[in-house]
Amino acid sequence: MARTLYDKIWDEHVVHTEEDGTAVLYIDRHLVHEVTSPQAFEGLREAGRKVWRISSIVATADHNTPTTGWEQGYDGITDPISKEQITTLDSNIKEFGSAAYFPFLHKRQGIVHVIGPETGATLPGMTVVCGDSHTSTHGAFGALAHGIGTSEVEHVMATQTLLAKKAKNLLIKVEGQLGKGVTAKDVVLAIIGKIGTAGGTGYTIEFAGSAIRSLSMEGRMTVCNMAIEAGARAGLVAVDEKTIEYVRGKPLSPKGVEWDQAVAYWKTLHSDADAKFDAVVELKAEDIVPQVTWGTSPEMVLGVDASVPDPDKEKDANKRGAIERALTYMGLQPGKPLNDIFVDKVFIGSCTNSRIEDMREAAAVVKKLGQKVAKNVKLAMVVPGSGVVKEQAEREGLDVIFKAAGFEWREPGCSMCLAMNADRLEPGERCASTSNRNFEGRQGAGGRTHLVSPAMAAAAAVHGHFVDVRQFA
Ligand SMILES: CC(C)[C@H](C(=O)O)[C@@H](O)C(=O)O
Ligand code: SF4
Repeated sequence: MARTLYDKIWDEHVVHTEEDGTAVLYIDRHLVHEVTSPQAFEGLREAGRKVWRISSIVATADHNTPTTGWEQGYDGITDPISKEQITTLDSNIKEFGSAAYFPFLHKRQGIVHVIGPETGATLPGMTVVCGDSHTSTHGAFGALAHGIGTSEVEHVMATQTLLAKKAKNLLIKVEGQLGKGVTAKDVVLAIIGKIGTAGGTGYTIEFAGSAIRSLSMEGRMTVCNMAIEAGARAGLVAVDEKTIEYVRGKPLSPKGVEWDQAVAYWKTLHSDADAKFDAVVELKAEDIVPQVTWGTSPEMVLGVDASVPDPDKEKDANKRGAIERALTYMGLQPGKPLNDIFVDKVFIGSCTNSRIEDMREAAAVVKKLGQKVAKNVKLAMVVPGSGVVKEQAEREGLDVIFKAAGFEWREPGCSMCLAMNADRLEPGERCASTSNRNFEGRQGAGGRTHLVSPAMAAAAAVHGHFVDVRQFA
């Protein structure tokens, strides 16, 4: 029978299925960070258990790590809770073991979803889990990847398996050619704008179509990263030559004969031509323009050429209430052109948009505009996703472009994506952010987040307000 990509990876990993559909799924890769692992390790310790397959574990500290003051070492971590989480991960990994560990200050340290692919820890066809909802990112490699809860982290550590029920198959096809200045971030925001944050609930999404195929691996990761914001736990893109080229030569990628065998298998990782999906959504690439969120949910998004919506024009009372609440929180008036919204801070980073291509895209806009960060922008910061991204960007001179324009060039980590470290918005501050969540308080209590692409964020930093990047793309 014809199968989808999701069906294929699922079938390959099912150990056992109960009558009610609950399955025992074998897990190939377990990514670990400092926030969701302490209780899991504690549970193992209390039960006198070991990690089942140490070689499946790749760990890093990312959420709590500071993005400045690295020269002070661990003393530079001012928040005691952050410091405790980071040192606890150090000691847990020392005690339980791992295939690779990139602790605070390590030159390959970074956001878990950036370092996984970058080290070859994420490979096509794998099942990948992490106690983190944006694990969906790794689906860009044709890997079945999703977030799990802390008790599941312990379960996977102890047994190398996960109890799961199979989701339905949703195909999201984006056909055509993306316009200049329109990026992967705009594609995924437009998808969420169309299907809503519950649109993918109960499904695994496969992103397909010529516009998705045309994206780099970085772009595909940006799209899959936000599958979770569309309600799906996992997003997938079929394996092609780009996938294989990206994986080639990475530290943990297979070598020699094993590489050849792996590639032969990876080439089968696509949905069969006549595979049946439970639902299909189609978008035209030509219709997608640079996106800006105006509210407090990623689905509250419009093209940069639009205006803040008017709740009075919404007939559905629930939706009207949601728009009103969002506008009050965001301090926005209906009808205001998105281009006229001024920002106080700009954040370029997060597991959505902190890879080398994102750095290049933002730097290219800054260079093209040839001006400094606008006076009304108090802070514009660029936080590379990992030490490897940082080093590459510096080799290309991107840091010089940013710094010359008045951006701060920081050390890697999650940073102002969720403000677990010192990087945050003050109440009422408005931010152009390349991250994935614009919930109330996400970047600091009372902070106002507008999700955009790296190019749009860079342009907003220089102009002081949102502008349509297509005019200088
Ligand atoms: C801290 C972690 C559990 C959380 C997640 O699961 O996504 C975080 O990464 C986030 O983005 O909100
Ligand atoms: S960068 Fe943001 S979304 Fe990604 S893992 Fe860190 S906190 Fe979560």
